[in-house]
Amino acid sequence: MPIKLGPNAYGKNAVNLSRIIRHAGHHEFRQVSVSVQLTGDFDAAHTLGDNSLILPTDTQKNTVYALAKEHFTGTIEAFGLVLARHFVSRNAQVSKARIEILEHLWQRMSFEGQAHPHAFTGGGSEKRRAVVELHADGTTTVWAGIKGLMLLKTTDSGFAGYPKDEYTVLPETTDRILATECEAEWEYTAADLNFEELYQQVHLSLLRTFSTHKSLSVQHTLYAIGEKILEETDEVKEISLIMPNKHHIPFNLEPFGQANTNEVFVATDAPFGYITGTVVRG
Ligand SMILES: O=c1[nH]c(=O)c2[nH]c(=O)[nH]c2[nH]1
Repeated sequence: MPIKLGPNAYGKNAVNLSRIIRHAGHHEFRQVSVSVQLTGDFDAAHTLGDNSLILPTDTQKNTVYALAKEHFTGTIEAFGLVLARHFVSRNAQVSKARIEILEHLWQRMSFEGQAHPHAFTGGGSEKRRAVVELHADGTTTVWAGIKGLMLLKTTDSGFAGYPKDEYTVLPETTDRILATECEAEWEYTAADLNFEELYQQVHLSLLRTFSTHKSLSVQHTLYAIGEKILEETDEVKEISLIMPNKHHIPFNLEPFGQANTNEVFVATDAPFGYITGTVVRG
């Protein structure tokens, strides 16, 4: 049976780039990690060692820095589109460019209500993500997302009514801590949208639903979050959410003669529930 090359792609991952945008009285600071992945006519490189159609990943990396000077002044979605268009338009052998950008979020310091012009805090777990895919025929898809968003609420969460067998010890509860490290990714309906405004709208909607929802399970809240975002934002085609259940288990204080009235918990890292879902239209 003949053997041939199957699906393949290549590119430079984790191109770490930071950029100051200098204004007269203040600076903006942005930090991203960019990954480039090209798909195309690379058969000869694999089967013959012919690199004549292989744009080096080192060149791809340099391109990210070079184009950042002029083009990384707005959203990561817009920068991703510029990079994807660059690689597809300059390289006839490339049938698809996929650009993924993860942004580390720095917040401007503020003292006595005064925003500091050039000092920031950051290093938190929350990141903003954008993915752009551009095909040689011009078909473009843009996804946006959030990673590492730590969410917790101390009530309005329960888990009951589940099947029980001989291995079930979990007590039903109508009042527990709900905590997660949320990851979300949504697809936009077009590539020429106001990505900043839409991101802020989706982010706010996610937090609002998480906080106000009377949760009967993580699954119930996951769906409510996705449903609300699709209801409110026509430009979102579908949304996928990952919501691991970061358990806070009531600690038994009875040996110490105390009743634990849902106040003292042990926060466990592992194992953890892993709940995922996509909410779609139609
Ligand atoms: O919200 C929850 N969903 C589950 O599927 C589950 N399973 C479990 O043990 N606790 C929980 N909580």
